[in-house]
Amino acid sequence: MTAQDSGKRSDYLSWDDYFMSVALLSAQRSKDPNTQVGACIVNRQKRIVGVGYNGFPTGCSDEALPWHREGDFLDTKYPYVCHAELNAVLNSVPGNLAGCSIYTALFPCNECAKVIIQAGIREVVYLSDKYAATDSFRASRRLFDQAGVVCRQLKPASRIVTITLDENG
Ligand SMILES: O=c1[nH]c(=O)n([C@H]2C[C@H](O)[C@@H](COP(=O)(O)O)O2)cc1CO
Ligand SMILES: [Zn+2]
Repeated sequence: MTAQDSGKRSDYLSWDDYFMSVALLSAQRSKDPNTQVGACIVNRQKRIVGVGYNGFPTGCSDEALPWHREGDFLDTKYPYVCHAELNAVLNSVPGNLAGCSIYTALFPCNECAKVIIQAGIREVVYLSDKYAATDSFRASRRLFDQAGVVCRQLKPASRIVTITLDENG
């Protein structure tokens, strides 16, 4: 029987697009007004073992800390926010992340690169590389290169994935 004869849907999501969509859906939880990042960790069996998004640490109110980008360092989000990749690792089901892939909306910064490498994650799949010119991201590339972590930018087969929360399906 050919794939066509089987009657199977043809417009289903590829694995890559599916995992990136999970990362982006998770990013929708972020309170950051400028950059919402989501990350999804997938093991060798293609099972999702962790997701996360950028946000303040557990117990720190989203209203009590600043979301600003500019001003005195302590009045910006930067010293307080946990990055999506870090949260995905920390939120992952207890076990071994060795050999996993991480799908992330934004190429990881150097601090997340360290966490990814130390967790044993071997592949980074990213969408945006908007900060590629900064030193932090140059450092990430250097770390990933030396540690042998493969990085690839996703070229999605589906640019738009629609989810409608409608009780009538
Ligand atoms: O690897 C990352 N993962 C991640 O979650 N983030 C978060 C931290 C901030 O909340 C936001 C970046 O903010 P901005 O683009 O305004 O500088 O994205 C940022 C990076 C890269 O800096
Ligand atoms: Zn980071």
